[in-house]
Amino acid sequence: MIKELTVNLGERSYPIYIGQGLLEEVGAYFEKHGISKASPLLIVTDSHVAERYLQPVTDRLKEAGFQPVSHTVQAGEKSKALSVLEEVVTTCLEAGLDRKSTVVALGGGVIGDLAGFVAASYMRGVRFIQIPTTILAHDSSVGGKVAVNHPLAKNIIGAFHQPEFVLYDTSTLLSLPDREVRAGLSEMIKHGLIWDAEFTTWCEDNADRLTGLDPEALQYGLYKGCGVKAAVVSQDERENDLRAILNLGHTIGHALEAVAGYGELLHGEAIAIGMVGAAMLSVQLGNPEEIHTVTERIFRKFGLPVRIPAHYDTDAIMTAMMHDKKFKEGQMVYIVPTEIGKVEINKNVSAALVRDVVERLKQED
Ligand SMILES: NC(=O)c1ccc[n+]([C@@H]2O[C@H](COP(=O)([O-])OP(=O)(O)OC[C@H]3O[C@@H](n4cnc5c(N)ncnc54)[C@H](O)[C@@H]3O)[C@@H](O)[C@H]2O)c1
Ligand SMILES: O=C(O)C(=O)C[C@@H](O)[C@H](O)[C@H](O)COP(=O)(O)O
Ligand SMILES: [Zn+2]
Repeated sequence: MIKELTVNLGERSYPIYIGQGLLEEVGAYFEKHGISKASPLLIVTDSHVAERYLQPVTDRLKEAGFQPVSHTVQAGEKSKALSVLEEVVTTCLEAGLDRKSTVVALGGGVIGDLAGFVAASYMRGVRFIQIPTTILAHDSSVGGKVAVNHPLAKNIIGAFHQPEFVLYDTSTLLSLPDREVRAGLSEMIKHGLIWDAEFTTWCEDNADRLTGLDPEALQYGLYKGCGVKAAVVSQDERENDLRAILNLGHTIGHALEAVAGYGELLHGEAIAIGMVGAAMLSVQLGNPEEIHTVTERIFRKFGLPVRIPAHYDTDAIMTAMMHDKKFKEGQMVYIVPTEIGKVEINKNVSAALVRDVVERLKQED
């Protein structure tokens, strides 16, 4: 069964289609959304995804009369870089993409963010389609944040550029390595922790089904997670306020990714540690101890890391954190859980308190 959600953004509203086997019908979805057959379209993908899914997607699109060309980057976070963006743009030019062309992201969040930024910047913006193939990408394919990394800061060169639609074929998830499955589920749990206590409990109770890729559990979890993301983005597309809650765990998490060297800790792993840190911070601010114990228990149940490797340098983490895009006009901003399923945007957290949490995350077990 196909589930459908809408991201409500006025004239830029778009659907998210979730179901098994949707890639078989990829040509029909492109036709339905009026994608040009007269201009070439570019599929951006990575080396792992290309092995399994590039040829079938290309074949289906050609059969339907489209003109697909492709660019395959090396799998992994290091491909979210300006140098790689330039290479993809070279392919756009060599293949003759014009302003009626579409850029298609076929892959996980790295590909979605990279291809999306190509779409946002090539000829000052062309159409974009998200075809997510990881669990984590239920988050990254929705909402229009696209970016590449700088060695000093995550996602610091980017734009907001919404896709035409999101085509989520859940059968692709069956080939994901176990570590990627667990890292992807970290963002699903985040969607529960920020918005929906009942969904958080459901995730915890269904940890084995989710990590075991049970199709029914997966489709439900992805639908709920995408639903939270769509609801938040629909209310605050450009993160003027509410959207910042989607950043739970990311202030510490992004700093860890940059300090470790992109790719050592997966994004979902880094933010799992960050969410445990946010829960510790919450308790320090006077909220119930249960917020920390429950949060940590859930991430442990999913086999995700909950501590910062001891050799990571605290000063370097604190410096990297200062590049967080939520920090403005000299004011630090942290997303702090106030109960399970609710968070606040807190502008009164001192650097000393955060440093203390980072130290505790490095020591306690
Ligand atoms: N834009 C956003 O709103 C947003 C939200 C969350 C995360 N992100 C970004 O997403 C990135 C992480 O995304 P990710 O975890 O999907 O990483 P990823 O894109 O690197 O994919 C993870 C790994 O799985 C492989 N893979 C992908 N699909 C596969 C499949 N179906 N079968 C087998 N292997 C497959 C990839 O080749 C890669 O090795 C980070 O850069 C993060 O910053 C962005
Ligand atoms: O969509 C958002 O907004 C998010 O914060 C979702 C995050 O999971 C995601 O990692 C996002 O890329 C982080 O955004 P950033 O603005 O902190 O780079
Ligand atoms: Zn994230």
